[in-house]
Amino acid sequence: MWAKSGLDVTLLARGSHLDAIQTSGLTVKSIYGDSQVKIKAISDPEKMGEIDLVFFATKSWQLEEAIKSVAPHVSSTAMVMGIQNGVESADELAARFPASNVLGATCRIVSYIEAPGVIHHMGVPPTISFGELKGNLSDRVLQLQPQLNLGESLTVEASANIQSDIWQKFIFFAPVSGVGSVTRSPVGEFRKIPETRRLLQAAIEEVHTLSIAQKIPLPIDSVTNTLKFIDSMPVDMTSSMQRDFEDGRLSELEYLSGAVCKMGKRFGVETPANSFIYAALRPQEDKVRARY
Ligand SMILES: NC(=O)C1=CN([C@@H]2O[C@H](COP(=O)(O)OP(=O)(O)OC[C@H]3O[C@@H](n4cnc5c(N)ncnc54)[C@H](OP(=O)(O)O)[C@@H]3O)[C@@H](O)[C@H]2O)C=CC1
Ligand SMILES: CC(C)(CO)C(=O)C(=O)O
Repeated sequence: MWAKSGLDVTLLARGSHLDAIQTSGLTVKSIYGDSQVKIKAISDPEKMGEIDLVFFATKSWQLEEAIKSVAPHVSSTAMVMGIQNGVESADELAARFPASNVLGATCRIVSYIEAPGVIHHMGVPPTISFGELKGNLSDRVLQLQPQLNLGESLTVEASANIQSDIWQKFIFFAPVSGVGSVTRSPVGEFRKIPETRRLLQAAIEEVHTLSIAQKIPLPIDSVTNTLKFIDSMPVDMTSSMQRDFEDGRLSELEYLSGAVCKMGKRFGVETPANSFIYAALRPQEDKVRARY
């Protein structure tokens, strides 16, 4: 989308996806119409050239390797951001890039790689919020936002509190992904069974307590609002993590329920609901991980 709008974009890709993009361009099948764009795609980060912004869009468990391969070829002034679900990618980036170059980001979309070189955008108006991790609306963020914002096809918002935005997604996404993956049921089913709803609510409350322990400014009524939001979701909604479990792929468990448990230990917050979810899902996750 950014390449189509005229920005100078280089895709770092690999395997059959790279081959297809190099041969036929990138095809996007979208709720807003289909399109195809010729875009510079390479596999070797050394050939990236001068970069102003590095945008990491790998799965969370691929981020470390991607950072390692890209970081040596990025100038000391380039901005970097990652849109991984979870709350840890900015810290991972800040461990390898100058911390002041790292911006926080979160995204909303339902999309997947349908075939090499073909992205299917199935639903949800695509939105990226990004901003300074310290919370101010800096000049660089205000300058970048209009360049990245494409309106309906990709709304990009500058956020004055990106940590809060990232956690507002996390407080809904980690519990919904966990409960959906354990129950193998879409949200419309598990939210209406009182026992399962109690597990969901407990998992949400734990994330809320963790946000307080880490001084992340979430609204006081976040638990109620999150449940209301979950109640408004389409009955057949499933999370990407749940679909990964159902299809036998490696999931982002460690970065969702797993991260809640890990932060719970670190900040002295009890997380029995998320720990149950994590423990129940680990056997399959470990089996799949052994294949990678
Ligand atoms: N898809 C969605 O609807 C949403 C996704 N997210 C989050 O966005 C992140 C990305 O998700 P998604 O787009 O679905 O993931 P995908 O697996 O569909 O895409 C990631 C791509 O990155 C490639 N990749 C990974 N590591 C490297 C590397 N070192 N060099 C080159 N290419 C690499 C992968 O290649 P390969 O296949 O070879 O590994 C793959 O093509 C996740 O954290 C997800 O939770 C958030 C909101 C919605
Ligand atoms: C919640 C949703 C569907 C939309 O952003 C998502 O992030 C995912 O399933 O990975």
